[in-house]
Amino acid sequence: MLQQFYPQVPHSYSYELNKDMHFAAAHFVPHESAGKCVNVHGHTYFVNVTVAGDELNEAGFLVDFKTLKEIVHDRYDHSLMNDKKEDFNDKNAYDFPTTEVVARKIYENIQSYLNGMDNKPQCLQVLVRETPTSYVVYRPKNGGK
Ligand SMILES: Nc1nc2c(c(=O)[nH]1)N=C([C@H](O)[C@H](O)COP(=O)(O)OP(=O)(O)OP(=O)(O)O)CN2
Ligand SMILES: [Zn+2]
Repeated sequence: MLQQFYPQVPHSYSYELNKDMHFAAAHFVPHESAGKCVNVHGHTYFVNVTVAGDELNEAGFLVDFKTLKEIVHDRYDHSLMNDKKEDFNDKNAYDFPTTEVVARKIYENIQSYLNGMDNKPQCLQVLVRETPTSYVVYRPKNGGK
């Protein structure tokens, strides 16, 4: 779906899965230094999530592709991201809905779900493309460990 090559993340896990998804959302960056992005505007966000592990679950999955989509799409699709107060606020730059922060929040929400799985997969990388010319890759330090 994403019309690009994905950056690879080095690891030694036996299994790696990648899930592409997209969602439509509006946002604004609540700081004067954000220029025109201080105004509400919308994007179709394209997301690629990389999950890896050594063990599969009872279904033979690292994690269900469908669940990964639900964690992201159900949360943000057709939303004003600034209203998603569980993820974003207007006080702290690390919680503004910039591409960087959106990528990190997606990582945090996915890893929180994965932590509840017996086979303990790890989210190693989240790529968020906000425009045809702009994307961010978030990788947790030390592979999230
Ligand atoms: N580091 C970041 N810079 C910018 C962000 C961001 O999240 N992180 N966001 C914006 C705006 O929200 C905007 O949506 C994207 O800006 P930009 O890529 O500049 O979009 P353009 O279509 O104007 O870019 P072109 O180069 O003309 O394609 C701004 N910066
Ligand atoms: Zn924007």
